[in-house]
Amino acid sequence: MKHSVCVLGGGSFGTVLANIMANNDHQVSQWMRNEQQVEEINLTGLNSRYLPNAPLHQELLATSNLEQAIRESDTVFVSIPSKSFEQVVQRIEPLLTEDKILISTTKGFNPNRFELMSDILRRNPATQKIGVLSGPNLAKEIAVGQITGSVIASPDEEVRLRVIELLKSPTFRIYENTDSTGVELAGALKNIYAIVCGLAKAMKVGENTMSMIITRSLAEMSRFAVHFGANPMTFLGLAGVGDLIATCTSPLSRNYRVGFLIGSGKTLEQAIEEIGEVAEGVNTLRMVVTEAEKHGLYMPLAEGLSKLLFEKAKLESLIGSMMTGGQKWDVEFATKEENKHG
Ligand SMILES: NC(=O)C1=CN([C@@H]2O[C@H](COP(=O)(O)OP(=O)(O)OC[C@H]3O[C@@H](n4cnc5c(N)ncnc54)[C@H](OP(=O)(O)O)[C@@H]3O)[C@@H](O)[C@H]2O)C=CC1
Ligand SMILES: O=C(CO)COP(=O)(O)O
Repeated sequence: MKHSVCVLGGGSFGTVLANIMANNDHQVSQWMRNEQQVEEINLTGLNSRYLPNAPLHQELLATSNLEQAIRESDTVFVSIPSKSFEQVVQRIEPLLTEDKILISTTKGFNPNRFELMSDILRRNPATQKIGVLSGPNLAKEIAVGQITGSVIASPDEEVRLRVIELLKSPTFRIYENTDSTGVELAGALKNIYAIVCGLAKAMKVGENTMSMIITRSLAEMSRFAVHFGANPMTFLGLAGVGDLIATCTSPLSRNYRVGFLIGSGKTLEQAIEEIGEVAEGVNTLRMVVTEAEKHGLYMPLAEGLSKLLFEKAKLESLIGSMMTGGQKWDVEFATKEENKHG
């Protein structure tokens, strides 16, 4: 069945998703606020700022008319950075109807209060058909046809099946999960650890060290997520360990690059400016460390990174917090109660 879909956001991820769905013969409009970019995509089939090496399907329609794009669609993907997500969703709320499906692809927290993007979507009074898409999905790799897997998470089967129908392709495979909280938290939290790994890479650490950091990152983010209702097993899937590996090891990850630039002597502000695209991990770090303190959750890597980025602590204190911390069990977040506080 041919669907009409709207993707909100003109960045790299929104563009690759819109392009896959147009290639799958669905009617796709991509909303963006920049008129010049709309014109460029419609005239040349290129989004030169965000995805310069990917020719786009000729039926993909870029638009700055938000109202028309929403009214004409049965499925809406929101690919807007977390900082502006709530504001854009408030604009579309009056246009939503109970049959529309809403999907967040954004990996971050609302900077105004501790909540996820799906919480923002759920506040609309019209539709509760909501899902989150997450996984090791570096947009620039997807754009050139690298084999990629992703996860659609929603308790609602109709939502999961719709997203699979829209996005599946010979190079893009979508898996299902009902643990929406776990999948969404995994996607947001891994950005913190991608920054840590970028820093570590700049310090030229060995592979033992890198594996230890990535694995302890997985333990730390799972511990946090389990506290907020996630299934720890979700973290063994693509949205958890999968995305952690991709973003903690790839220079295509903006969060990893933030860490690498800081480790190479740049300030946080210089690193963000040089990248010129969203690096969600910085806001996520602020929100998560505050929440971890409030709930007494042990997160030495996140706390150490927060001190380094926001309080100008030395790098050694980040390493020190991992090496001398109180946690002594390997996978305590997923094992028996008696192992938790040994
Ligand atoms: N890129 C990737 O590999 C992946 C990204 N994601 C997630 O997807 C989300 C979007 O990322 P990505 O596409 O990469 O981001 P980019 O930085 O590439 O682009 C952000 C887009 O959002 C637009 N935007 C920002 N604020 C507003 C606003 N107030 N109103 C309208 N448009 C706005 C920008 O418009 P303008 O150009 O006019 O500023 C730009 O088109 C992020 O949360 C990211 O974590 C998830 C998986 C992979
Ligand atoms: O989430 C991503 C890949 O899965 C993209 O990571 P960055 O936002 O760090 O580029």
